[in-house]
Amino acid sequence: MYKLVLIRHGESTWNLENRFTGWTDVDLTPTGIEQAKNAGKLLKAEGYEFDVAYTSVLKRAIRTLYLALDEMDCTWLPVVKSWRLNERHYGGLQGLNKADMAKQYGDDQVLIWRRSYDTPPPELEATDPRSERGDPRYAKLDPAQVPLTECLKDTVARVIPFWNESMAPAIKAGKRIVVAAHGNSIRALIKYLDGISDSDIVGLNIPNGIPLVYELDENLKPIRHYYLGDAEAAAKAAASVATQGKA
Ligand SMILES: O=C(O)[C@@H](CO)OP(=O)(O)O
Repeated sequence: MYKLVLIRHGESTWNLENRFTGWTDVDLTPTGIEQAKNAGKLLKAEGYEFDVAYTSVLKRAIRTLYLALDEMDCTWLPVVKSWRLNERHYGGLQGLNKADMAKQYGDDQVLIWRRSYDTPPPELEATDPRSERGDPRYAKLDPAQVPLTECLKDTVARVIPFWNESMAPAIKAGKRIVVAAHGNSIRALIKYLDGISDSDIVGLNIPNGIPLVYELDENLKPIRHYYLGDAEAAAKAAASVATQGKA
């Protein structure tokens, strides 16, 4: 049996301000820093040890990983950073307030933008100053690979090749891995691992900074999964993520 630990980053400044974030590189809030440290404390208390860590190229996830590993006294761990673990790109919504958008377009429309499997938010213009196309961290990518918007299906299409090519082989080789990523890149991976339908994935929300453990069989099929620590608090935190897009 293998164990895979997934951690959504701690609260970010734009989580606090309730703004669509996507690929915008915002930092953690003081609460987010505490959540990240607590994730490390929980992992340490439960005796978790890792061989490799994975994260995105966005600082809220990178910093969450570092803070958690620091609590475990293992900041020396090899870290693989990939844009493929970035948050889902939120297109023209990046920077806008979720509740304001719900007031303007209605809760149903915002739910479609946030959680539908295959309807992306409006595209960002490539020339929009918010576009990441000129960002040096993506310089090695074909510009067309730097999204102007994404639905979850698009995120699945870039996360799963990375799972298959890097994470899954590492796990099968006996490496114990921890992943610090984002609400929707984690949803993409879970959808694939658990075989969640396009309609059921709408109801899945991931809370900030709570380690989510997946136990996997020898074929990497999930046996069971659970949040570390207070399960009720984790469920409450997930439910509150769901309400962020309401007017
Ligand atoms: O804004 C975002 O990038 C994500 C995660 O914070 O939000 P949502 O939960 O609305 O998909």
